[in-house]
Amino acid sequence: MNILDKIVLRKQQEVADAKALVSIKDLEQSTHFKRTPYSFKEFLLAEDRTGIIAEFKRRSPSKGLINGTADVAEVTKAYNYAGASALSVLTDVDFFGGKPDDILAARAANDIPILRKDFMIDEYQILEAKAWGADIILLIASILTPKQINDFGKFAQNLGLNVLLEVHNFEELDRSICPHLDAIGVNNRNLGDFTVNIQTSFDLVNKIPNEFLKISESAISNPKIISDLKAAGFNGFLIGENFMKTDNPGLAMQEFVSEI
Ligand SMILES: O=P(O)(O)OC[C@@H](O)[C@@H](O)c1c[nH]c2ccccc12
Repeated sequence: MNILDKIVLRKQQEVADAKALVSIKDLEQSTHFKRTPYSFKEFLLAEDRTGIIAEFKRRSPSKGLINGTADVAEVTKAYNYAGASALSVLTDVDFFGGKPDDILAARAANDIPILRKDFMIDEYQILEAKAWGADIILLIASILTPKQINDFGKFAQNLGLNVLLEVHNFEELDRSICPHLDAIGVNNRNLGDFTVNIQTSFDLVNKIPNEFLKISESAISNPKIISDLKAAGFNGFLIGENFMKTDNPGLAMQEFVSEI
């Protein structure tokens, strides 16, 4: 079984446990559930923002522990200050060391869009995202059927959430495109075996219809590559480890941005 299969298997249990603990009614009654989510597009294209979606990630299956001490409110505020267009916050518990409270803390500290970064396999998780104050959900093409992508995308958009579809190759892109998406992200990391290749972004960008925002995800560590990605047609750049592996992720982002 590859790592992605393991994550999805564990996720099914995590979701079942969460459902037993918190009812859909409870989620719908949370204060954040009533707020209107921010527009991902507006912040990605804003002149005074960098297009960077800055990620808070404590650990990952590929790298192990990345940062064991960073405070989510502090780091996300610093990302925001450094010009992030959006924040990405991992909520997967077992493989990425995240927790629901991380979204709540990031939400309380910031007024820019937040992506709930997780492996979405059930509508219940979309309701959680809304209840916790997230603005964007991620749908990973490699673990979902085209019908699930369409249905989850529609469900999320009906709640006012923005939808980011993640693909890793043309086949995934081709089968998964549907009207209920706002942005399409090309993951430069293969989630099955963790190999990274930024060329994946350049190879796929022109296959993404222009009606969608285009995001390049993962393994971005050189500020100089941002202008190439922009020139190729990308609107957004999802960066995690390059910032989180330092003692001061916010400062690392500031320095990165100054070199773009
Ligand atoms: O830390 P990096 O290499 O900058 O990558 C960030 C982000 O793209 C990566 O964390 C990611 C992309 N897609 C995912 C899906 C699930 C979990 C994590 C991810």
